[in-house]
Amino acid sequence: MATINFGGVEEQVVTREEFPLEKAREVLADEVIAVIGYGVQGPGQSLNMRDNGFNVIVGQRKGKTYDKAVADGWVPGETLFEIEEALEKGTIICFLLSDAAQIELWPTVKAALKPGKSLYFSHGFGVTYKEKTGIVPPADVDVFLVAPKGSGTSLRRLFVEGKGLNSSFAVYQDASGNARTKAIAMGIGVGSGYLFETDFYKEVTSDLTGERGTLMGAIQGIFAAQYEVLRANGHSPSEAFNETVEELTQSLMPLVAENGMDWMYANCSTTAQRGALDWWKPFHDATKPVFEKLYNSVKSQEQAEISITRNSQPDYREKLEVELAELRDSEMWRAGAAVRSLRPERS
Ligand SMILES: NC(=O)C1=CN([C@@H]2O[C@H](COP(=O)(O)OP(=O)(O)OC[C@H]3O[C@@H](n4cnc5c(N)ncnc54)[C@H](O)[C@@H]3O)[C@@H](O)[C@H]2O)C=CC1
Ligand SMILES: CC(=O)[C@](C)(O)C(=O)O
Ligand SMILES: [Mg+2]
Ligand SMILES: [Mg+2]
Repeated sequence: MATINFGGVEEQVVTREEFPLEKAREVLADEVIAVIGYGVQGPGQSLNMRDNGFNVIVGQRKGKTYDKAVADGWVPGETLFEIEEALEKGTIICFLLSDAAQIELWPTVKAALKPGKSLYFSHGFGVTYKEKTGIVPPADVDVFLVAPKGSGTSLRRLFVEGKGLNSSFAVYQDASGNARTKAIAMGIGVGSGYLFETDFYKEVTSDLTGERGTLMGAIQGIFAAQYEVLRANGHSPSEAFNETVEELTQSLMPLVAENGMDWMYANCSTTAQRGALDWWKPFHDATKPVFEKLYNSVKSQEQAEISITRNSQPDYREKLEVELAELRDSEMWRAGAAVRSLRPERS
């Protein structure tokens, strides 16, 4: 473990220098890694591991996603199987169904978890909320997680570009005495940049907060609020969209990603810097209570309950699609589609 100073706090992280791909391949040399589910994380992780030289198979029920797996080069009967067969063949079972679907498949997975096998998650959800999910792994299997901090789509894209996402890892149960090393090897295998250690509870709590907060929920809320104010004051959709979203994603966020917030500020006008330095605090003060409310709702397991109940309904996909369509069909995001189509690289 390398000791890295994160803003004054020292943490131990695993880097690819100290745990190279070669070592990960050695650790997992005798394992058959069965990726169960081929939604978003499934493709990203399985393809990266395959390209990294691991012994990977995919388990996916027949349908559109099965066909996608075939199109991605997984071969039926060789590296692509029905879920039950993949569970049988795998020694490390990567449980990459949606968190709600994991509940339904758990009895089947549990039956396949013979002593000595490992159970791998990319989220702390299933076992942390075991009273709600019923996911209680047998005592004689290793249980660990690697949670890439980003979409499986980006995990794959960055890997192909020779880059990586950071991931957290955690051990829930160490039956073999080797669970932690296996977890790290899997983290390297799926294409992580560096790995930071956590536990299942902290992983799920921070993840649910982040995606509801700044990563997805808060950002849409703030975009919509500013866009509405601009529109109500006579600004055109294109002007409002450009000042709310397009400039952020195309110009300013890449600067933040490159070198931090002060670097982005420093590359804007002194007029903009003066205003931003004055206004970030009122925005902070206005939103902090909402973030506190959100964190408490995660902590009380209310968010887990909502997620399980809503995503277990037979028509949950159709309902999600209606809500996504509401976003897509809003004036702001329709304006966004028009703005994107006019980017020089698209025309
Ligand atoms: N989406 C992402 O990029 C991220 C997901 N995660 C975690 O990774 C895990 C997998 O999530 P996603 O890839 O988003 O899953 P997903 O929602 O894309 O679903 C994965 C697969 O589950 C299958 N499935 C759904 N219901 C099923 C059922 N009843 N029986 C059999 N198969 C069924 C679907 O065919 C699909 O292939 C979750 O624990 C999630 O929290 C973690 C980081 C990011
Ligand atoms: C992409 C990711 O890490 C999320 C937002 O937490 C998720 O998809 O669950
Ligand atoms: Mg996440
Ligand atoms: Mg998440």
